[in-house]
Amino acid sequence: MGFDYCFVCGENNPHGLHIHFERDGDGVVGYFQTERHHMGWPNVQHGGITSSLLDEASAYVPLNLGLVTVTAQLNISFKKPIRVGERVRIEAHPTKVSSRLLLVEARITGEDGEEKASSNAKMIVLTKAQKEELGIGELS
Ligand SMILES: CCCCCCCC(=O)SCCNC(=O)CCNC(=O)[C@H](O)C(C)(C)COP(=O)(O)OP(=O)(O)OC[C@H]1O[C@@H](n2cnc3c(N)ncnc32)[C@H](O)[C@@H]1OP(=O)(O)O
Repeated sequence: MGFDYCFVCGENNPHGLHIHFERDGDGVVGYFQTERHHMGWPNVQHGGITSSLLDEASAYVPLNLGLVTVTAQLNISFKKPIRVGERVRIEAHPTKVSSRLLLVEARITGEDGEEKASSNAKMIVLTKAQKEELGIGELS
């Protein structure tokens, strides 16, 4: 599921992160290995990349429920540096689901289970008109 050119999950985006999220109960899980071109400070993954991972996982939770959302708010805690070469696990699950709004918690952990970052997101379900305006078609 997803869109071919999405920066995080798009299979056809040559500059993308190519992460595949799978359903895990009512949530999702995915994995990512940081490379040199994802760093900010030497050998540390850039916080913007970390934010993208959490944002995307948060969007996949509603997608799995057949809901197309955008992120209205994303509050992130960066807890430990993610080093270049590390493989991390990204997971997210809903804490509240209503017709217009989902609250989603996400976290990133290292291979030893250490928590690297976590977030709380407010995801807004798009109306038909909003989807049309953004050019978002039917989910595949
Ligand atoms: C293939 C997978 C792709 C995954 C992509 C990853 C997810 C993303 O990064 S999406 C891109 C980043 N996000 C955006 O670009 C969103 C930009 N913002 C918008 O388009 C609009 O502000 C939008 C749609 C969120 C809300 O607009 P609108 O539909 O007019 O909402 P509105 O009717 O004012 O508010 C609805 C509710 O949401 C709340 N809300 C709206 N915006 C926000 C906000 N920014 N922060 C907090 N709450 C908000 C309102 O308070 C309201 O709550 P309540 O019903 O309790 O009063």
